[in-house]
Amino acid sequence: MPSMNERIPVSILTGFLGAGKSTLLNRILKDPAMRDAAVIINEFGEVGIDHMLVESSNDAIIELADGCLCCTVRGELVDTLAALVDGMQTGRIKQVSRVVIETTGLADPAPVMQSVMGHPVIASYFDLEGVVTVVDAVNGLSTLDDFPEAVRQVAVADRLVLSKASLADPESLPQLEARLATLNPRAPTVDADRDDVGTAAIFANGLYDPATKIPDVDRWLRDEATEPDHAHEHHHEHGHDHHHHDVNRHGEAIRSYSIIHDGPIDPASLEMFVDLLRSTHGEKLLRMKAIVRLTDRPEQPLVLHGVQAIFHPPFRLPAWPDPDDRRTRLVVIAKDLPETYVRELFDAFTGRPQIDRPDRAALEDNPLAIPGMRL
Ligand SMILES: Nc1nc2c(ncn2[C@@H]2O[C@H](COP(=O)(O)OP(=O)(O)OP(=O)(O)O)[C@@H](O)[C@H]2O)c(=O)[nH]1
Repeated sequence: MPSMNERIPVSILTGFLGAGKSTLLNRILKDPAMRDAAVIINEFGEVGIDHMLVESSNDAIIELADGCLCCTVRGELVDTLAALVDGMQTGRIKQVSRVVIETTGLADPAPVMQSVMGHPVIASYFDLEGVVTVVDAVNGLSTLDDFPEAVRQVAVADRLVLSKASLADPESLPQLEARLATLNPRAPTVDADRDDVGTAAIFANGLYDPATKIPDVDRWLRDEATEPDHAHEHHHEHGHDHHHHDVNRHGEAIRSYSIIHDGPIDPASLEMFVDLLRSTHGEKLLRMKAIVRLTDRPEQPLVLHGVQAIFHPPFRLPAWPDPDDRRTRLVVIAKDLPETYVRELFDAFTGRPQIDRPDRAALEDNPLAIPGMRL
């Protein structure tokens, strides 16, 4: 039986939507030191895509259900960690050397941290060791201005990883670095391109110590400890055809929509759908992720990543991650963008028959024919 005398280190990998958390995690998982690690992934959006894109030779990848870790899924995180302990004690699960939790890009890290440090049972088996926050050099400054979650993610970090520096305007970098230094004076900032960033060592920061952070951090953590359920009235609107949800903590306006499509999609249609969505509502798009079955080479799915105004170069996977499920999945996280708009635009370009809705030909002539286009 494995010894449980030593607490298992838990690290949190956070950062705003699309900052590069999964990319970094994929690199870190290649480090042999991560072989016995368990990874917990949480995604905002009903259709998980991230777990399909995590390349790992170890099987201990646990995907938490839909919802944001800092809100609805918090109890589930505690249950997952408890089940891990139970599994190791009974020998069903082999001893894990470390747990890494990748949060959603919208997560407030404080409740996630508090689930590890503040839960009486969990805290006796696990130590919080290393909060790593990825900051996107392209969108970082504006994201910090617009989203309090992003500010918290930076402030709590033991280490900051600056991603996409090569894509950013070099003149904006010193400004971003100054902002990061104000929010978190003690955390070293490292460039994502550096080789040593992509190893397990990035998590080795010793026991988490709020005293090394700006005073707000200690207050946030204490708030979570005393009022675990504050502001958590969820108005989930699951059901019927509504594939979106609403997590109050992130404001009414941010929603995630998922689309699943069976048939192969013509590349030109996909391109037009994406172009039209960007050109009409680009400023409202926070994140788009898709794995797409195209008519051209349908066995090598296309992966698309949009992060605010940036669309990263799409690439093909050599095969479908799950050969039994080769359906297109698309997740859009947007602010103030009605679901009907995204869905109808997608349907129009993928040729699903519609009644009383503009078809593709009509849209190419007049994109304003879609309800919601003028919002
Ligand atoms: N050029 C460049 N692209 C990057 C870098 N890091 C991430 N990307 C790209 O940014 C996009 C989003 O990366 P992800 O790793 O999926 O981001 P994430 O933070 O896990 O995204 P969410 O889970 O949706 O919040 C992908 O297209 C990556 O290839 C980087 O350092 N440089």
